[in-house]
Amino acid sequence: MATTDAILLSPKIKRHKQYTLVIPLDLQRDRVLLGYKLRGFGEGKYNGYGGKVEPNETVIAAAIRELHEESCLVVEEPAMIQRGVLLLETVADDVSPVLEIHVFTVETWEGTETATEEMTPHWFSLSKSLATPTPSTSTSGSIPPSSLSTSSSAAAIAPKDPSTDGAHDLPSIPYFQMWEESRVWMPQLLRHVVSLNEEGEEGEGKLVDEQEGPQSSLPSEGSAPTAAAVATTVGPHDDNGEQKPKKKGKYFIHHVQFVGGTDMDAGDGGEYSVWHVMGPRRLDWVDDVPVGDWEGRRSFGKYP
Ligand SMILES: Nc1[nH]c(=O)nc2c1ncn2[C@H]1C[C@H](O)[C@@H](COP(=O)(O)OP(=O)(O)OP(=O)(O)O)O1
Repeated sequence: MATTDAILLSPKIKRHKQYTLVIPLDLQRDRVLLGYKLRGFGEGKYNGYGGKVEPNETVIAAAIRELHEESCLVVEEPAMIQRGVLLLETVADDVSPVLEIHVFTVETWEGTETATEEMTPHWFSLSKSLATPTPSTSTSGSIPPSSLSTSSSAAAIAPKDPSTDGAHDLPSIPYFQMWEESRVWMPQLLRHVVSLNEEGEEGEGKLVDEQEGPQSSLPSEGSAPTAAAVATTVGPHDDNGEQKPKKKGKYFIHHVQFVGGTDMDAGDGGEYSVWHVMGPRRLDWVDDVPVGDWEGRRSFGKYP
């Protein structure tokens, strides 16, 4: 089992920024909501919803706020499921900023996903997005946002009939139009969530296929649950038919170095332009959400 000791940030890090990323999952209709970013950091990419954690704001409050600002969805804190953290750094220069992006999923919310100035909402098939993509299995060409589903139907509070909602027509997540490392962690996270739902309350999610060093435990690439299994996943129910709280399972830590050069003409002193060529990376699954400050810890020294 990995421990947080293995996930230590580089001592050269001088700046450190916290961000949030929220992925709404409509399990009953087998679909995932992403936004197409219209401006700023990540413009032209699909991603979950999120942004910077403001001073004196908790990560979870920031996640709820950003989700609402960018999609108009309203989520209460208990519905936020903390799933992992992306630790992103660059070797481009000595003032590498580290982004610490806290990833959440939500399965219930209020309101309707709505286009905002920052993001256009698009639904994708969950079951088609479980396999780790390769350029040949993915849509490597651009999917124009206009050709994707921007269903404005309300989300998954009430049970719905998956046979009537056209969810099976939705495309896979366009991983090659996302941040590069998303294609590594996101399918694994989606498989983990699906397996948790399949196993019910007692399940811990199938984390199989030891890979990437002795401390990693990854959901198997290519062992995606079937579409039928996904489409029927609902949370466990007690004897009265009430839905029980879902088991949250493990928590991932994906640590990635980006190796692109810094373009000082880009915004904010060039820092944004470096996040485009993925270098060494490591993904671990741990039992608990790591607490505390990542600042000043070492990173790739211990990596295989
Ligand atoms: N490599 C990466 N992989 C990933 O999955 N998400 C990333 C990423 N790099 C950035 N993000 C996410 C984190 C966050 O959700 C979003 C960037 O947030 P923004 O810059 O849009 O923040 P804000 O909405 O606070 O900014 P403003 O436009 O100043 O309001 O992109």
